[in-house]
Amino acid sequence: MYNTFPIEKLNKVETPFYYYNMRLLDNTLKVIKQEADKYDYHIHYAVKANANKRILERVNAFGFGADCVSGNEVSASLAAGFPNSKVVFAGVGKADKEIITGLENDIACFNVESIPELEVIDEIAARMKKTARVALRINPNVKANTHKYITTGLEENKFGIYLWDLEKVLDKVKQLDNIKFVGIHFHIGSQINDLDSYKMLCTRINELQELFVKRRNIPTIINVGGGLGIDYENPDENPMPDFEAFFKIFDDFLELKKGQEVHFELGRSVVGQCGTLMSKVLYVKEGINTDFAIIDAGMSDLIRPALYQAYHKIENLTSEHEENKYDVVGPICESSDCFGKAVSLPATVRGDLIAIRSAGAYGEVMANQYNLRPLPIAIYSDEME
Ligand SMILES: Cc1ncc(COP(=O)(O)O)c(C=O)c1O
Ligand SMILES: N[C@@H](CCCC[NH3+])C(=O)O
Repeated sequence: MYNTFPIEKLNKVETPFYYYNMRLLDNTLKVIKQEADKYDYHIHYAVKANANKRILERVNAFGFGADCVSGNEVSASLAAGFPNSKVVFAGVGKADKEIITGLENDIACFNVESIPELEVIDEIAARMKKTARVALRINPNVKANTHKYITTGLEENKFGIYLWDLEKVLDKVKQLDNIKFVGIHFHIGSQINDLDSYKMLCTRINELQELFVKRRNIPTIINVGGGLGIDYENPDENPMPDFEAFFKIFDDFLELKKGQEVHFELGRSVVGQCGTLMSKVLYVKEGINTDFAIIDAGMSDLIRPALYQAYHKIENLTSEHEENKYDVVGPICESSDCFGKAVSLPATVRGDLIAIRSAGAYGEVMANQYNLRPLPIAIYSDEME
């Protein structure tokens, strides 16, 4: 098992903190590389999932690229060693100074979502005497079976260029001297476990390719985004998703034109399972239906349960007593500051070490200082050996 925690050592660290299992991260990266290499697929890591320098450096060591959504993510990726030729900059609202950062560093590609954005990039590139390589993010109107806040590929979402606007956008690209059209980009949502959604995406892309053939303007890059889900219920039994099946879907269903490359932007599936939020029980308080285990981590440290009603497995690492049910809550002045209701835990007392699992993606990176709390720190397994 990957996640046998070094409890004695962890117990000495001031809580709350994120603990990263670097061996699991390495193994996950190894499997992704092995499976993607079968088809010469290009992997970019979605930095937004976890931008810790140690993690970025590890991902870069495997030769993957970086998918960034802000100027600061571009800078952090370059600082962690990613070559500029593997840095991509996406996002629906790029500010001028972020575009300048991308152009100054000659990044591989901007994923562009609208005509006004194309015009601004062209104007800035002209001023800087540069050419911006651009992939068009297309909203494929494919429904991903996931939480409504994390679908992105539907017409009602703010992301991407609508299919009916695509010809107009391609005409615009042709008129702009400082824009070079290199690819098309899609992303249908996050935490997707039903691979059929990806089959539908492949079909939609195959249909779209006809338009590019007709216009004799074939994009080199087909970026199919990320979104592969992880098993939040069973992190030990399923420490990584089935990457083999995932990549095979694209090999089976995506029809490529000569010279086309397939790119992926995986975030959660890379780092989700290697991170755990560690916290200690401050108080156990009797409730009407269930008791409350009040812990020293709050929604400021891990906002997913409060924001998306997301499930994270909760474990008491230091008690072996008989089980009882607890509402596991944080110290923050919000009723939504709750990590789980009626959670079965071994009888819990003040000082017990609580692990909130599968918190490596969209955990630490979404932490904030609400209630003027300090940001959680990060501890890496290889520093504890
Ligand atoms: C455009 C884009 N690419 C990649 C990702 C990474 O997604 P995930 O972490 O689900 O793999 C996201 C987040 O949903 C995204 O919006
Ligand atoms: N933050 C979301 C995922 C967003 C993905 C980015 N588009 C989560 O925690 O599940």
